[in-house]
Amino acid sequence: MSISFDYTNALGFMKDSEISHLKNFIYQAHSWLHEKNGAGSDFVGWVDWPILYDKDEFARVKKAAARIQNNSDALVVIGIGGSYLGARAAIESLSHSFHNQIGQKTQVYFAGQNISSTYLAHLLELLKDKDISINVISKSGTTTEPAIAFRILRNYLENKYGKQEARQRIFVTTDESKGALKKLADKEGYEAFVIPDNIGGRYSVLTSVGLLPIAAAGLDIDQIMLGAKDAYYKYNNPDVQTNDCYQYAAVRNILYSKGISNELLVTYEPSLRYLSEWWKQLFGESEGKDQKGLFPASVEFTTDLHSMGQFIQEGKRNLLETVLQVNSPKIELTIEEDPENIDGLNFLAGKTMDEVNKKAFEGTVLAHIDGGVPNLLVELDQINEYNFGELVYFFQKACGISAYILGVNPFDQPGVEAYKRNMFALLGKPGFESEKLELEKLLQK
Ligand SMILES: O=P(O)(O)OC[C@H]1O[C@](O)(CO)[C@@H](O)[C@@H]1O
Repeated sequence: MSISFDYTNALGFMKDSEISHLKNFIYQAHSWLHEKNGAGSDFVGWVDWPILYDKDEFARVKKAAARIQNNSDALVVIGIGGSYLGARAAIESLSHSFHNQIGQKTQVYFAGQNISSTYLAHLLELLKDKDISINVISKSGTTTEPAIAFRILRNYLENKYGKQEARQRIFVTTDESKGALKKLADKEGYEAFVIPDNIGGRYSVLTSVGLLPIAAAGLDIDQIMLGAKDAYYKYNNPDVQTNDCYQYAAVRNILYSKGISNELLVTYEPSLRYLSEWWKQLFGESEGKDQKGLFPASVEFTTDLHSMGQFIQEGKRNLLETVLQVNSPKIELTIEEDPENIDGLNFLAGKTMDEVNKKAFEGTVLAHIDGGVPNLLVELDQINEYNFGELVYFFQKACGISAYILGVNPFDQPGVEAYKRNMFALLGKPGFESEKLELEKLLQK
């Protein structure tokens, strides 16, 4: 077993038979994804990607990663949303917990995921004495946050190494033929990698978007693609009764239809924090539209049991939890006997910390079900590259099916434009003059 799904702990809140009612619709949703004829069908390239991915580009990614590892102490990955969360999820969950301080040949830092001058200035300070490379990632090539960071970091690199050497240290991942970034890459001769037209940002971690930073961090991208390929076959069966991935999509929709409005992704390993961030964008951008959708949030236990635990146990009853549980930790630690036993913990002596973590999980699930929170379980035997590939594919496909069940287009994100229009208008971008006046009036009220 690598990944499995279990909804037994939701059965107090729904009937098993409700899943069979969705059977025919899920056949339809499956066919929309595979035949590429449902809503948003121009963006389902990720479905066959683990089989059809461009092997030449994949080889180029590995070569570029090796070059980065050989000449750089650090790689700065510039991107936002789907252009960085997948890589960060992989690197954080698969590497040493303190990978930038220990055990990784090339450190990896992220920029362009915010507009904080303090963050970027601190990053530049950290990079001062290091040899660095940059991977700037933007499908559109025009997203403001990464574009600002790239302007500053590119300038920094050119000052440090001169234009010629900087060219060897800048890697661009963008559209194959269009956009500002592609134009710049062509003009300057930067090595460029492709985000396929038919794969949207949040579904792109298995393309060069994720693979170059992941490989530069020293992780095994062959294993990731193998896990994804096996997942392609494992979750290729249209029958919801035997397809775990489709069951997850079905169950979360059934619970949503009963008034649950928030899904918490629960982890017990801090290394999975960015996997949760990636998952939130995947489901949030795919489903949150037409005034519908489960709000995807995440909690890290047991840490957050001491902050959010009270609310989850007894607050407003509109929550569901999906626990992403890893059965074997990367490293075991045994709790020792203390002759003085002042803390009274000798009853734990001889047990591993993971045994305690697992009992915390079991106890929490029971308490939360008692408190009215249905619990779903996605279980991994361990967190490694192969399972990461499978997990990404599991969630991507579940998300596509789930959004179709919900009745929304899983592959667009029209709502993201609203803040951008206002920001551009307020900043005085040419073409936004009338909006600027209107918004300034509103701000003065
Ligand atoms: O890769 P790009 O075009 O810079 O976009 C980055 C992110 O911005 C969005 O377009 C909107 O938030 C996301 O869908 C995407 O992942």
